[in-house]
Amino acid sequence: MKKYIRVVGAVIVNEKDEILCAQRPEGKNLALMWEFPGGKIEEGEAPSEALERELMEEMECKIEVGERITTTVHEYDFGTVELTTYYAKQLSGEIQLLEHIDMKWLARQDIESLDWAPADIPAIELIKNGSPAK
Ligand SMILES: Nc1nc2c([nH]c(=O)n2[C@H]2C[C@H](O)[C@@H](COP(=O)(O)OP(=O)(O)OP(=O)(O)O)O2)c(=O)[nH]1
Repeated sequence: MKKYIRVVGAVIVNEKDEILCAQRPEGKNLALMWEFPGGKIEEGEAPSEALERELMEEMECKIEVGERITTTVHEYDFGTVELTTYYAKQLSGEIQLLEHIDMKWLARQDIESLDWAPADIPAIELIKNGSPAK
C-alpha cells in the first residue's frame, strides 16, 4: 500500500491581500513546483501545531493559524498526500528560505499562473475567488 502522508500548508496573506507562494527545491519530490509552506504532521501533533513548527523550521517565521480552507487527497507515485490548507498571518520574523529556492507574494487572481503541486489545485481554486481573510 502507498504511504499516506498528512500534510498541512499555510496560506499566508499579507496586508495587501497577497499570498505567499514557495518553490520547492531540485532533487526532491515535486521538484521546482510551487506549494504553500508547511509539511508533514508528526505523531501526536495537532495540525495547527505542525504548521507553526514547520514555518519556524522552513522560514524562521512565526505565524498565527486561522481558518481552514480545504482538505484534499492526491495520489502521487511516491505516496498519497492528504493536504489541509489554512489561512495564516505572519506575526514576526523576516522570511528566510531555508528549504525553498524561491518565493513570491502574488495577488489572489495571479496565483494560478504558477506551476503548483497537483494536490494544491483545489485550494488554489478556492483562494483565488476568496474574500480577504479577516
Ligand atoms: N508543504 C507542502 N507540501 C505539499 C504541498 N502540496 C503537496 O503536494 N505537498 C507534498 C510535498 C511533500 O511530498 C509533502 C510534504 O512533505 P514535506 O514538505 O515534509 O516533505 P519534503 O518532500 O519536502 O521532504 P522530506 O522531508 O520528505 O525529505 O507534501 C503544499 O502545498 N505544501
